[in-house]
Amino acid sequence: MKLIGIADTTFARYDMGKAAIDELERTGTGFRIIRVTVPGMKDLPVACKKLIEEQHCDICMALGMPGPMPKDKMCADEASNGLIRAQLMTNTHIIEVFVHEDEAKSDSELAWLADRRAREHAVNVYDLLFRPERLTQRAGTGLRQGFEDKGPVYKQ
Ligand SMILES: Cc1nc2c(=O)[nH]c(=O)nc-2n(C[C@H](O)[C@H](O)[C@H](O)CO)c1C
Repeated sequence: MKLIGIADTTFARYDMGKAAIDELERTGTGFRIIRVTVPGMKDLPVACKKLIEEQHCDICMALGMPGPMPKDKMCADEASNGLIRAQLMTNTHIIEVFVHEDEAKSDSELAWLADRRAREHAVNVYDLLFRPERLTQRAGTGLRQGFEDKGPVYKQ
């Protein structure tokens, strides 16, 4: 039985943790989920590190929503750096699922984007744990999570 950690925030304007859990449960079995919710994205690195070191999670998702202001963007960079450090310190994947509020043109598009990105990364997490060959089959195909895939390019 594998353990998947889900860390999300109250700052986010959409319940991405719920979407990720729903998608994981639709995708397969053989895992248990441990969810923690923190105030904001800068609290995600230690939340994930604790999920890995204290709760023995095999992989984590860190779901957050940076706001549109310059100080939010700076926080997003700091949170992202923290998540990378936590991965290196624990030798464990933490899949960062950030949806910047200003990626969307309206609240309804933001909800759609947050739901879809959380779900698509949930499948990535499942694949990393249980069927990594599925990722390799898709290498270099320009996949994106949320908005449309970019697709591959070919040399002449
Ligand atoms: C400025 C700011 N912006 C965001 C944001 O855009 N998204 C987010 O999730 N959290 C933000 N926070 C809160 C911090 O991440 C953190 O929760 C607090 O500094 C408490 O540690 C802060 C302080």
